[in-house]
Amino acid sequence: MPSVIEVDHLNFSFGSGALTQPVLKNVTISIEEGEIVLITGPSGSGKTTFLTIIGGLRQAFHGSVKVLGHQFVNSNEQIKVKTRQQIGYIFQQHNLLKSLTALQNVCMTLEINAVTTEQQRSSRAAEMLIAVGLGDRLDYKPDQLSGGQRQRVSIARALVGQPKIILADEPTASLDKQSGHEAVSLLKRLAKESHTTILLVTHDYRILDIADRVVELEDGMIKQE
Ligand SMILES: Nc1ncnc2c1ncn2[C@@H]1O[C@H](COP(=O)(O)OP(=O)(O)OP(=O)(O)O)[C@@H](O)[C@H]1O
Repeated sequence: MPSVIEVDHLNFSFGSGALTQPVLKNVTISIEEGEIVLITGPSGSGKTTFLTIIGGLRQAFHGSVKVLGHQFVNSNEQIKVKTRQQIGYIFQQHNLLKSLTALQNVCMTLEINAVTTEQQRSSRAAEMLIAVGLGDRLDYKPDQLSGGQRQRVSIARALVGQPKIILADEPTASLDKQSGHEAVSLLKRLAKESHTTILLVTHDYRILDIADRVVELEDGMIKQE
């Protein structure tokens, strides 16, 4: 299997001069296509920072970070923008727009282009919501959905553009044990069907069983087994 994420001796610090705070230290990891990798570790160990660098949302200067074959370290913004279009994001807070229905929230992430009509985008979004079990909630707004249902809308939104990678930051943090497990199991099933790679940051030890691999960060370093 080819690697979709290849990180080599990544070092990252916040601040500069006397206030420099090293956050990631010599992180080296390779993640294959279709793999589901969970990142755990104590608060402040650098998990979210790592995820944002992989997502091209934060510039890193030392080491090598290749995502879908593109080098991110010292790269220009254009390369990252192109790569970001092939990444789906799921956050702790679902980040759905309150004034839009579930269908509109999923639909709006599909690129408006000359190839698809609005009708096609809408039916693709509806198919995705049916796949996450919300076929009967298409016209509900976020406030009319439960926490677990909202997180399922955000899973549908992340997957609808058929991304190669999903990055998820604490996706079960606001959910109870059962809804949390259901949401990530669903994410896993859909990702496996489409060979999508998942990198998921979590504190939630109850979902570790969905992983192909669990990586522990401690003080900015990958803890060796
Ligand atoms: N924008 C920022 N500016 C300066 N320091 C930051 C910034 N973001 C995070 N940090 C610091 O970097 C370190 C790592 O933060 P990060 O959010 O990556 O940790 P984390 O492992 O995701 O923690 P948590 O599990 O609590 O979310 C922390 O010490 C934090 O204070």
